[in-house]
Amino acid sequence: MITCEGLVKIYKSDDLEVVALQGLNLHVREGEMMAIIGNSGSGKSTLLNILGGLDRPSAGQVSVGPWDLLKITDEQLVAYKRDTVGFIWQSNARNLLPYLSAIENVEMPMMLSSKLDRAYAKQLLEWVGLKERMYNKLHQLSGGEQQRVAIAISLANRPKLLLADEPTGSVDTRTSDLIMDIFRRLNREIGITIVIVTHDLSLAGKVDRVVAIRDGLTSTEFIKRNPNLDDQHQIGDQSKLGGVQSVHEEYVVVDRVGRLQIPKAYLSALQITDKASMEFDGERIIISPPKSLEG
Ligand SMILES: Nc1ncnc2c1ncn2[C@@H]1O[C@H](COP(=O)(O)OP(=O)(O)OP(=O)(O)O)[C@@H](O)[C@H]1O
Repeated sequence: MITCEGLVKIYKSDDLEVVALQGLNLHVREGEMMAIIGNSGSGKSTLLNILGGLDRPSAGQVSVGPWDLLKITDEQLVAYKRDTVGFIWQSNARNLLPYLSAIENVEMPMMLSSKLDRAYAKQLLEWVGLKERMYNKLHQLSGGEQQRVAIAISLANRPKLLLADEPTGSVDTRTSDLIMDIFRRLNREIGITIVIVTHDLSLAGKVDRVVAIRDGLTSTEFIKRNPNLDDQHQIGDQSKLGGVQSVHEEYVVVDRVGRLQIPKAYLSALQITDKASMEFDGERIIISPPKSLEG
């Protein structure tokens, strides 16, 4: 469904250039529900905005289904955003019209694309657990309920891909669990591909695969050991990273030409700076501080 190969995004302003994505590789299968994690400034939102057609890539390859997002025309981009992709932000104010009811909010994007389907709008609000509140005005709903309306809106045009940028960032843990359960159910029932960007590692147990981005590159992948095993019970109260590692197997990402990122902590523990020795013992590749050339 999603293919990024060597994806580069450079932001230019006056005399400053920021390379937000430095040749990122990512593949997401159709029907997958996965998360992208990374520290602030690592490039997560940049990637999501490119995938959502809100921002243009600078170089490399990036495609979603049949769409090549590097070559897509402005006109095609409008159709892509309307028909293929649904977007959810941390702050739902971006998606919602406060003076309309929940159901009117869901019907609005349908009307804008001349595909009003009231029965489907109702079904969407039922799916997100708001059957009883669909005729309430937005300002009568709590923040968590509004976020669930935002999920229903994002699905109004039956997108194949749902992109969520910190969707649980401004709600409490209970609501966050509820939202992740809704995503899981939608993923299983309607087969929609879901990509969630977060810096909250505790969400990771709820998805099949987690890809970590560091400095604009995919660095590590965590793949669930047993996809049928449900999720937060395992994570419990453990430290957050411990939680991810107990449910997921960790892999370092190796790109097509064999490059990989070594975690900074490993490098500094061994005081490796600009060079390292690498040996292959037949089974393992061993990276160690450079051997002294003297003596
Ligand atoms: N419009 C822009 N103009 C210039 N630089 C930008 C722009 N948007 C992002 N950047 C820079 O690109 C880099 C990646 O930013 P991005 O927002 O993608 O990171 P992030 O991982 O989503 O961070 P956060 O978790 O804080 O949202 C940062 O150095 C950021 O300052």
